[in-house]
Amino acid sequence: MNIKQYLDSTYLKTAEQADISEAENIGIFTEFIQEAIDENFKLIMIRPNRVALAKEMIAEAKSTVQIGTVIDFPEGKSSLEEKLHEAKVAINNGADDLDFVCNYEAFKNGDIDLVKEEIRECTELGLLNNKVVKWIIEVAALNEKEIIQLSSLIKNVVISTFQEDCFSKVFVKSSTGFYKTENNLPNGATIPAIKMMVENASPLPIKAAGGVRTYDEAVAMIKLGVKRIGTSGAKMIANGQSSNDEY
Ligand SMILES: O=C[C@H](O)COP(=O)(O)O
Repeated sequence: MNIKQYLDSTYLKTAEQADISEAENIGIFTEFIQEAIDENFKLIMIRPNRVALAKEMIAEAKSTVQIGTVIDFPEGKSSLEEKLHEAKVAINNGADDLDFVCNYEAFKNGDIDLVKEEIRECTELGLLNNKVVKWIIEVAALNEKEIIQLSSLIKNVVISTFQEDCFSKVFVKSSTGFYKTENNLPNGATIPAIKMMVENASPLPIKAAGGVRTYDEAVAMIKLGVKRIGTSGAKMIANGQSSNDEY
């Protein structure tokens, strides 16, 4: 099995976050796209405002690299209408996967109907357009009970709304990679969080994202049952694989 099949190679930093100019950030971004083409990654995960440029570069190189983008990133607090609008623009620009940030603050505040509605409506938009949909729950913002409850909620909305053949196209994803924790606690995918997600979201597939940096960490996630790994260290992880690794 090729570990590249699991990797969503990710570049989501804005110029401001990287503390560089917009021109410098575009330079890094184009190198990132070229790397994905050269490495033949399955998919890149990028900001919505970069989808058109990535699409152009990938088409020019006659590459099969797919494009995923993030919606309502990184806080997930926008209205349903705003989420749907951003997703429609991304679809029109050629995105293949839509990684929505779930309104986890609303969930924590008990506004369950709002969360259920956004999951139903946004997932429907994605599936109708033949896209893969992922729901980022931001595990670092949740306690254990909340990780279990939100994973189950997403599963229940999906299985009660859509046909069984769609389940494999709707992921539950751990993290944005941008959540600020107190005391430098991990802000991304951890083994305990991923375990809880796998146990409670199945049959929906899980994407581990945030802080996955090494081949061994990636394999540990795969052994827990994740189907995708979102990482800004995809090349490093892919290069950590020896040719006869099996798992
Ligand atoms: O959505 C994916 C994450 O932003 C990737 O996080 P990372 O930069 O810590 O690998």
